[in-house]
Amino acid sequence: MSTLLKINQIQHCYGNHKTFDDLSFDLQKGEIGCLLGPSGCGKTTVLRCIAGFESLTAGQISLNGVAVSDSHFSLPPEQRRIGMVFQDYALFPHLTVAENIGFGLHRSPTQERKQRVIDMLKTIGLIEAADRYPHELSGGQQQRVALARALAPRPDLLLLDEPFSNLDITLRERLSQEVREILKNQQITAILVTHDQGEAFSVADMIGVMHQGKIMQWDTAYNLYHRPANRFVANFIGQGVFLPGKVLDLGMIEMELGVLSKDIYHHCESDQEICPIGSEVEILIRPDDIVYCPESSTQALITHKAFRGAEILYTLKLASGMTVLSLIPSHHDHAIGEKLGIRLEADHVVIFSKALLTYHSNSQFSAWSE
Ligand SMILES: Nc1ncnc2c1ncn2[C@@H]1O[C@H](COP(=O)(O)OP(=O)(O)OP(=O)(O)O)[C@@H](O)[C@H]1O
Repeated sequence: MSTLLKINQIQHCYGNHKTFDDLSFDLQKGEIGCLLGPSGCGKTTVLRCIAGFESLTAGQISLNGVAVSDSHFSLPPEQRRIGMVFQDYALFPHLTVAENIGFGLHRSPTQERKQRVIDMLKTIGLIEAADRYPHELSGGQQQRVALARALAPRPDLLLLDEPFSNLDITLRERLSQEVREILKNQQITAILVTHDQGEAFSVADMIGVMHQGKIMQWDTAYNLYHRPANRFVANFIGQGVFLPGKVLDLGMIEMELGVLSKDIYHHCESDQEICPIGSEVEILIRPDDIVYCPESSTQALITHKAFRGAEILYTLKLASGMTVLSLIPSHHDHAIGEKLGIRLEADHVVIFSKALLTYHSNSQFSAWSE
């Protein structure tokens, strides 16, 4: 694979305010990247810098090995071979679906343009809607047309700015999978910007979790969830709690749910210090790390339950008063106020030294919030 996009230590300012600084990542040809983060962290501005709508105050952006932006120079957007899809579809209301898709192909010979429009209509499954106008389409159909219009001129890079956020949840999930399939089939390199991690997980190969203008971790969805590089990522991605533990011996940590041995825990990557024997740590426990076990000596009180179809997410109070979450098959349907036998069943967990703790101990978190 070769590098298509190189973002090297870029900085951007709105007036005196730094939107982001020292931000770097690479995207390989055919790869789908995602910038994921809470509102206002700078995702859209990064995308606008890549598209050429905003200038850099430091660093460099290269496409196919050629610099397109630095602090002195910015190649005009129309010369970058970049396609864009926006949240609000931005279709031309007075043009038909076919005319919208063919809009960026005005320099191609007529026959070639017609064929490309037909191919794109087939790709998005809307061949029968060629002569309809945008207002005659559903939101999902309009967004498919917007995607086809952006892809028709065969851009080197596609930028997708919150493309599914105007759609309802079911359609959002379906369309995000469809879009991934289309991009992968056509080997399109793309960057998605979103604050919805479900969307990021279902579309992207690599995800950069952003916070206050910094990328906190650029990694696969699996690693973000199972090997968060710091507490922000641990809090932002997925659900879970931090439980207190104590280092008993080298490679052995004691906590309320049992003793963890070295082969199932690792230090958070940014948490460099080695925890000495006797020191206190925080252990990240995900809902899937705690399983139902009626015969267990650990009995926890159900304080809340959320039905999720195949599973129920139980909120459980331990004897110490600490709270944990547990995702249990929904045929184990128990009432709030009952006690549930549970056991820790984790392949690995992440530990954080307590000295560096910045979040409340045992604070329950959900990354779906903004
Ligand atoms: N034109 C502008 N002038 C001044 N400040 C701006 C401008 N556009 C954005 N900002 C500020 O820059 C910061 C980053 O904005 P940006 O839109 O990139 O964030 P975002 O992560 O995409 O947010 P959202 O998810 O809400 O779209 C925010 O603090 C925002 O208020």
